[in-house]
Amino acid sequence: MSVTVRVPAKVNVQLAVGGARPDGFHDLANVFLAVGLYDDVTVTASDSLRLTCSGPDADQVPLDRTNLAARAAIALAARHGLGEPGVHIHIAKDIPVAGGMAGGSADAAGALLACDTLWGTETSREDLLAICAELGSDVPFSLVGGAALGRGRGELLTPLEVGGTFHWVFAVADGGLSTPAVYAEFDRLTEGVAVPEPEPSPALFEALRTGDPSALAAALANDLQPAALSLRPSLAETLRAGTEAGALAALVSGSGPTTAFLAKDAEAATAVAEALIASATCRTARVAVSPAPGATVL
Ligand SMILES: C[C@](O)(CO)[C@H](O)COP(=O)(O)OP(=O)(O)OC[C@H]1O[C@@H](n2ccc(N)nc2=O)[C@H](O)[C@@H]1O
Ligand SMILES: Nc1ncnc2c1ncn2[C@@H]1O[C@H](COP(=O)(O)OP(=O)(O)OP(=O)(O)O)[C@@H](O)[C@H]1O
Repeated sequence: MSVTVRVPAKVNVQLAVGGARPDGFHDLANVFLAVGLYDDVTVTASDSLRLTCSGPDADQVPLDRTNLAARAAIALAARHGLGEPGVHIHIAKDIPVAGGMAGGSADAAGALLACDTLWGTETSREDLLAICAELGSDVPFSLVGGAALGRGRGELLTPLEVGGTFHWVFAVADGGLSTPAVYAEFDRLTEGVAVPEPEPSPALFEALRTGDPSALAAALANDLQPAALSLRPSLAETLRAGTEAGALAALVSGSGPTTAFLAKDAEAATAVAEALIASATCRTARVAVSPAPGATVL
């Protein structure tokens, strides 16, 4: 028997970053929005723990125990005293790798829900979320999807209401950016500066609630953007190309290097994607809508 779980990518519509904490993490006001680009994670009973991956970026995905999906299966088995998990995990990967869209986190949430279903372990939602938080700051959101405010290091979630469909274009860059390196660059750029407490924006909540793309465009904010641009200055050209093509707003997605463009409707999104591809300032451009559901058993 096999179980397949579909998991979404995310874009951060607000990423307010505080100063570095003693544990090395940063306190955040992190407003996550799930977008309709998905990985499918399929688990099948096997003699031992085994991983495979398919898709255009498959060669960039580690297939050993460092893979977040493998770590999720190991963590769930440990929680139920099951020992080493005998499971084959296959990831059909469509989310850009190391792109700031939480692809690895999505696979972790997907593997967790898929193994829980395959093994009949009936883990409570609360316990699943606790395991997600141990695996990574973005993983709880991959499980819940929709839209949510993440406090703490991003793992403490409050769901948010979304009153419409938003049309996005994602420009996929060549090569990834390391999330710890981007946070370290944020620390370097803010050295000697008093970093304010991260606060969520009421205007942003209102834009999500009403589903108004112009209001959302005006409220988008990412404190990691200067750090991502500092490490990858060429992203400024991608942001400019999408803005000139008529996007309502352009920003770096999370820690980058994927850039996100909000369009007023589906037609405008297609035009922005075509212009980005023609500009040759990115590897490819993808259209997607939000919000999208969290991890779902197919
Ligand atoms: C940039 C975002 O994707 C925005 O949602 C996240 O903040 C990153 O989440 P993630 O990839 O799940 O990150 P984790 O695996 O928890 O942490 C990786 C590294 O990122 C840095 N990190 C992450 C989250 C956070 N609130 N502060 C940090 O400083 C730390 O150096 C940490 O060692
Ligand atoms: N299942 C996985 N899929 C992709 N990368 C993985 C996975 N497990 C571990 N990794 C490792 O994690 C690194 C970051 O990959 P990922 O796609 O999660 O980045 P990201 O989208 O930038 O994450 P985030 O937005 O959460 O910071 C990769 O370079 C890879 O070495």
